[in-house]
Amino acid sequence: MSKKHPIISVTGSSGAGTSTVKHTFDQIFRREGVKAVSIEGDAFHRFNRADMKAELDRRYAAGDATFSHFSYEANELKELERVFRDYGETGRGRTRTYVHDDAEAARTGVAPGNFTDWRDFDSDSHLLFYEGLHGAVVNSEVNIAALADLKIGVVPVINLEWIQKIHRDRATRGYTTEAVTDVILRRMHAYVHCIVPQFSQTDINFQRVPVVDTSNPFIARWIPTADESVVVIRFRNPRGIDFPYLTSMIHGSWMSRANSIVVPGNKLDLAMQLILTPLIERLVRESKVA
Ligand SMILES: Nc1ncnc2c1ncn2[C@@H]1O[C@H](COP(=O)(O)OP(=O)(O)OP(=O)(O)O)[C@@H](O)[C@H]1O
Ligand SMILES: O=C(CO)[C@H](O)[C@H](O)COP(=O)(O)O
Repeated sequence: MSKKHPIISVTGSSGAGTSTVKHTFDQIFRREGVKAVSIEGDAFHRFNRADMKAELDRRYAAGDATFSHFSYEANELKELERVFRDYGETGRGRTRTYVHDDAEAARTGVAPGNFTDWRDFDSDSHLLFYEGLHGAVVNSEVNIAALADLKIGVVPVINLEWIQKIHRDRATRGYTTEAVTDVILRRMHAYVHCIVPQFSQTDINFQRVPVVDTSNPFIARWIPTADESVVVIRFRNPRGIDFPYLTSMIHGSWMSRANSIVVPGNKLDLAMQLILTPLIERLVRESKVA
């Protein structure tokens, strides 16, 4: 935690929607005049695509079928922790980009499946914004959760998460449904052991729930739309959250528990703006005082 150089961490599995949520944060940053440095979790993968495949094959041959991008050991989590700590102390740090597809390759000049070089952050930011798989990890080696000032979980119910991943990986990353299904299966062990525990560390979880039948996610023709879903928003510590204000401003919302509200899917952006803007504003105000 750093009052002077705050860190916002948005954590979700692959396909959960963390990149989509980043757009909402970017709108708030722009409107509030907040200068944020953004980093992606994929920058902290340990291997490029070819080396990851070799490592997977090697481990599989040795009888380990649990290794995947979700595993702690497939990522440079100590480096991520160091970047969080350095930023909190000095406002400085570095990142790189894992290039997924041709569009990113054209932008970065690096072939898909590889990393760009590391680059330093701009030195005059108000806060650091992380979006990726491991933004709230606590294990025997690292405590990334302790270094982030505001931790957000993006967690669609699992059928919907799979549909989102399958459609995104097919549409923009060139994979087949069968290839994505294999990846989902291979990652299940680490999903349970490395990804899910983080959602008990997060301050607020946004869980999109479809209200259409997704019982066979592998044949869904499209991703359920905002109108075909609701979002459960759960606050780890509801003290200080003005629920009557939120439920009166967000048409069609209601409280489902003392620390949770449910909003129509098409009100997610509005709900995020109403909930997050004061929290971001407070982080920046306190950092200026510090
Ligand atoms: N609220 C939403 N409503 C409708 N579609 C959504 C929503 N959130 C995400 N999606 C869709 O789900 C897919 C995955 O979302 P996104 O790319 O944001 O995931 P991600 O968590 O960033 O994945 P990765 O970490 O693998 O890059 C995209 O096609 C996106 O348009
Ligand atoms: O989204 C992911 C993790 O968040 C990707 O699956 C991971 O980055 C590997 O990417 P690729 O399959 O393009 O090599």
